Amino acid sequence: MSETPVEKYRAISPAEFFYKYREIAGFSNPARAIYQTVRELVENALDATDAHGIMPDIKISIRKVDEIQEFYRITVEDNGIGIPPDVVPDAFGRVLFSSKYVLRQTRGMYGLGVKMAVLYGQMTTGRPVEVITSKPGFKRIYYFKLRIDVNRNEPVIIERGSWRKNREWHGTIVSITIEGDWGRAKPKIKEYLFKTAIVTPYANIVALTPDDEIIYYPRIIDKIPRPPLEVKPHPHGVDLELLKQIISSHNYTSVEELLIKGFQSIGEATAKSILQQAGIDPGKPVSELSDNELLSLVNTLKSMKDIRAPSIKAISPLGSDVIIAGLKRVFQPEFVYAVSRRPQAYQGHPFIVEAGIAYGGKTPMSDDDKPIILRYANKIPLLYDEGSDVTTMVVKEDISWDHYMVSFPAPIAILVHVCSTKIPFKGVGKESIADVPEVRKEIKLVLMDVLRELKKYLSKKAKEEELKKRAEHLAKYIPEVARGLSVIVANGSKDFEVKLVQKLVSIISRRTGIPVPEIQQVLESIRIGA
Ligand SMILES: Nc1ncnc2c1ncn2[C@@H]1O[C@H](COP(=O)(O)OP(=O)(O)OP(=O)(O)O)[C@@H](O)[C@H]1O
Repeated sequence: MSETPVEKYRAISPAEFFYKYREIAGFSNPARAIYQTVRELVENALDATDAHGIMPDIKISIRKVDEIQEFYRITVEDNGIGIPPDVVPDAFGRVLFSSKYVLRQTRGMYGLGVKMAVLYGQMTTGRPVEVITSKPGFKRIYYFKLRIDVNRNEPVIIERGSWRKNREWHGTIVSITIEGDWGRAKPKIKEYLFKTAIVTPYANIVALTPDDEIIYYPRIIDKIPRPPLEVKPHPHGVDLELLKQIISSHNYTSVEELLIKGFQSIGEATAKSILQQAGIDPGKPVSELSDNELLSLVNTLKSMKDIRAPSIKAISPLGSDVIIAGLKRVFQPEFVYAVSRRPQAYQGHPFIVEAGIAYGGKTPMSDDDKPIILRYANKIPLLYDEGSDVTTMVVKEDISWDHYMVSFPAPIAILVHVCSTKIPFKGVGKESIADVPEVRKEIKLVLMDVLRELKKYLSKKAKEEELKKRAEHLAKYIPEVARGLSVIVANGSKDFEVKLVQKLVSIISRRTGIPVPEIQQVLESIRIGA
């Protein structure tokens, strides 16, 4: 008789799950892992600074720390808000622990990133994560060395300590040692820093690489985007589970109070009308709501028509000044333009799409079928999976580039930034945005906005070039005509000839609209060429 397999049942912890399936979080090989580690640490550093109104000073160091093996120690220091010492172990040692599970735009979302790097370090080099941190106003600096107990999903503290501050430093320094492939990761890490610097021109970012190269993006503007504020859920984003969570985490007495205090955009009158529609008595204690009543409440909330759009306090767009400063810094383009669209909503989440365009100057040539696309979500550059990203779809399928006088290849780069309290990422590695109809439509509209301006510029430029050509054509005849006429009517007088040239220049300028200096320039070049 053949042997039949025996099913073995057991539960695993989130840490074990992500340790086993680390590829879904971007940790698929040593090259991706070193890129992903830098990214997770830099994004936490930026969240701890700009999202709190602090101008970021970010120092990154990637050093090879083993003669034989490809072990790299990655350290990122920020001048951010720091982490309370009692929170540090969970923040770095418990998978799915975060301060970002609230309705507020941040780069971090999942409570996973840094723990993936810690786990990867643990499994490849066996070295623990080291954290040094202090909050503004704290008198002490705290130090931790810890690892993750994978089975229990718990931090294990190996060493801890603290010392008195002798200067007002605040922020966090995190060091993680992992096995990496610097050679293969280098271009991606450089691209990541370059693209991060474009949207954070208000940050100082400096990186020391294993090749002893210093990559430095100094702060070029002093304007920082308005920090996002936490908001309550919007009625359109509610479901049964969320409603139960709101109820269990607060002490609302009546269902009317639950609606007014638990949600944004609901006042007394709206609450009454919702409850009337749902057939629930406004004074009913929350604890007495039946399952059917909860469901009816959810359905009424979700389908409400005349309700204010989700609050945009929670989102923090870059703004056109920041985008323009960033694009100018890297491309020094001959034309640059940026626009932020008005807020929209999907699934009860507010979102804003903004775009910038750079043309000419040092903008590199694009591919044969599309411009250079710089994709961003909540200020994070997206580097992988370009083909499946909604922005790429819009660029390829929804925009008639000919209409905007653009044919590829061209020295043109577009930047698209989607910001929201919830980005519809396609995976936890945060590399591409899903094709959500509301988002796709806004991306198309914002691109049309910036392309209209590019078209104006290009047609003005084409007109100027056309005029220049006409000027060249007409100006060619001026010296000859002036000389001939001078011979016929003024005995070849040089003085007459010079005056005639001036007269002809001004007539041509009046008739064609070409400025006098331009015609004179052409004459000059003819003279030099003669
Ligand atoms: N440099 C830092 N300064 C302040 N707090 C930090 C820093 N690094 C990490 N944290 C805290 O640790 C938490 C966990 O970080 P982690 O990278 O695991 O997840 P996340 O940033 O919340 O989400 P994601 O997985 O999407 O990156 C953060 O939510 C934050 O509260």
